[in-house]
Amino acid sequence: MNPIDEVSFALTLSCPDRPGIVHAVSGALVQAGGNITESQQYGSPRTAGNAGSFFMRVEVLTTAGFDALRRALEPVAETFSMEWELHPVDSAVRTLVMVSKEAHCLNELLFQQRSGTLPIVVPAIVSNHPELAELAAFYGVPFYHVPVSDKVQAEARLREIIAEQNIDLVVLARYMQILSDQLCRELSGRAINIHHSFLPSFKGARPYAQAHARGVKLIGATAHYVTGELDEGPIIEQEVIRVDHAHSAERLAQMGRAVEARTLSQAVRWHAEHRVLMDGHRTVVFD
Ligand SMILES: Nc1nc2c(c(=O)[nH]1)N[C@@H](CN(C=O)c1ccc(C(=O)N[C@@H](CCC(=O)O)C(=O)O)cc1)CN2
Repeated sequence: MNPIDEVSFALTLSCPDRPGIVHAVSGALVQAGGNITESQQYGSPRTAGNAGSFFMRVEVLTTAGFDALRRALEPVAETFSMEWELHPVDSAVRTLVMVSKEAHCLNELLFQQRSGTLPIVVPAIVSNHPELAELAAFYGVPFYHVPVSDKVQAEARLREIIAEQNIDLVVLARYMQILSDQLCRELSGRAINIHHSFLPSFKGARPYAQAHARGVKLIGATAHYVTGELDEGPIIEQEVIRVDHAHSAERLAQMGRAVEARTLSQAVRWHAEHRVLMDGHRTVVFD
């Protein structure tokens, strides 16, 4: 076998839980000439009248190619009523980053992408303010200033950029405008936001001011999928750090920047590696 013809694919699936799923999937992959290099699965708890759901992520190395794997899996997916996806592991996810005035999350994403630790490409950055154009230029990324004086017009321009740049994933990296319900539906499952609090605490605007007023001893960040309900989308990753009474709201915001950047880049990495599966309003993350 010529190693240069070997390609690794990530298979993700979910289906009603029942015996024989792993056996059927692994058998189909082996029949198609695949070599399983990573396999994780999770069965959600059964409840009254609900069999529970089964989730699986498999990485498989093969020279047979995408179509051979797809043909081998289709009958299994039919038998077990699976929702499934098959992606080449090494294809970088085309990611549009949206920002307002805060640079730390954008900087982390661009630095990690440039360093090769984040499997994305960033063909464009969109902002409702001009301030971060210089940072985009430093990384050689086209910067689109799309002011939100008229939200309908702004979102129409955003749709154009998404289509022109063949975008797979939209990341709101401290983008401080609320996306319309319609746009959220169009981007369902492929738009990630970083909220600068440990949700569900302190949704909405100015969470650090809210946290300071509450006298919290922990602050945090939450990366979640974007939905029409503000900051209510399925959570992908969270992190917290300790704070105390002596920290002002401004100091909390300063301390929170590194947490936000780490949380967002981890969530984007897991999404880009096809490690995040949806379980209703919850996520299953195969790290
Ligand atoms: N549809 C969604 N849009 C956005 C979400 C989301 O979850 N669903 N997350 C926000 C980011 N965000 C907190 O993380 C946030 C941004 C802005 C505001 C806000 O109230 N901003 C303005 C109003 C702006 C507008 O009406 O568009 C304000 O300060 O009054 C709250 C939370 C990104 N978008």
